[in-house]
Parts: sequence; C-alpha cells; structure tokens
Amino acid sequence: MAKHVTILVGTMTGTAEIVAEEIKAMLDAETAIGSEIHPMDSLDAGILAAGGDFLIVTSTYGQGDVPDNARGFFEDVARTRPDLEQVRFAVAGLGDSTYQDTFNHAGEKFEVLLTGLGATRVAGRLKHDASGDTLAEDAAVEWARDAVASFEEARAEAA
Ligand SMILES: Cc1cc2nc3c(=O)[nH]c(=O)nc-3n(C[C@H](O)[C@H](O)[C@H](O)COP(=O)(O)O)c2cc1C
Repeated sequence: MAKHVTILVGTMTGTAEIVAEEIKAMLDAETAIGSEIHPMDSLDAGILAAGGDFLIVTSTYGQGDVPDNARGFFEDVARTRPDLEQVRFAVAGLGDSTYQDTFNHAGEKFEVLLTGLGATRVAGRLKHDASGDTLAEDAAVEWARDAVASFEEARAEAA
C-alpha cells in the first residue's frame, strides 16, 4: 500500500500551519511517506470519507472551540456522519494552559467526533502548551515521528 499522510490544518493565527509545514518537511527528509497539507477552510466530510491516514493539527479558540477555519468542516462531518472505518488518525492540538477550563479542547473534539464515526486513533494526542517552554513545531515534529510509526504498525496489522 502506498504510504501517504494527509495533514489537515485548523488555525486562527497560523501556528498550526507552520507546524504542518514542519511535519511535512520532516516526513520528506526522513521517511518515504508522501504527504499533503490541507487547510480546513474549504473541506467537507468527503476528504475523510475516502479513507486513509490523517494528521489533524488544530488550535483551540473561544470557549474551547475549533478555530473559525475548521468550523464548517467539523460541522459537515458531524452532520453527515460518514462511515470512517477506513480512517486512521492522530491529533496534534495547540493550546494554552492559561485557558484552564478549555485547554486543548478542540483537539479532543476532533478525536471524539472521528472515533465516534469508526475511525481508529493510532497515537495519543499532542497537547502543546503555548505557555510552556517548547515551540509548537519542535514538539509536534517529535510527536509526529512516533505517530507516523503508529500508522505503519496499524497498516501492517490490517494487511
Ligand atoms: C482569543 C484566544 C482564545 C484562545 N482560547 C483558547 C482555549 O480556549 N483553549 C486553549 O487551549 N487555547 C486557547 N488559545 C490559545 C491558542 O490555541 C494557541 O495560542 C495556539 O498555539 C494558536 O494556534 P494558531 O495560531 O494555529 O491558531 C486561545 C488564544 C487566543 C488568542
């Protein structure tokens, strides 16, 4: 099976986009895994319904909400409820622990939505803290190395 990862980006001020680009650069440099980045702005549920391996990179805003550019996509998946049995995914969440009650909630919302539709979560969620001492892109690249290895294992088990 071809090795390919689709990276979906939910962002308000661009950090998640930088994170996605750094993950892609790492995959290009260190692995044979092809990847493409899609900002969530114009996506609908069809991209997930087709199946495959996905990294979801999303920040959290408002009262623990998904970013504005992710809202239409999130709502379309929730409304149309596609069968995601053929989807494997992992979520890199960006947040800030000063928002104690809603820290990284958008990433959790994506996990709950996708697993509820039958998708397989292959790795634990990254919960980056903008008030911590690591850059989001550094933490996410390290996390992504393990996450893509988990895709490999899940593929091998399914074969
Ligand atoms: C107005 C505003 C609201 C935010 N609300 C939350 C929140 O509820 N929970 C959280 O964990 N982080 C929250 N954050 C922090 C962002 O998610 C964090 O800074 C993230 O790295 C931004 O990524 P982005 O540039 O990709 O949007 C908020 C930030 C701003 C500016």
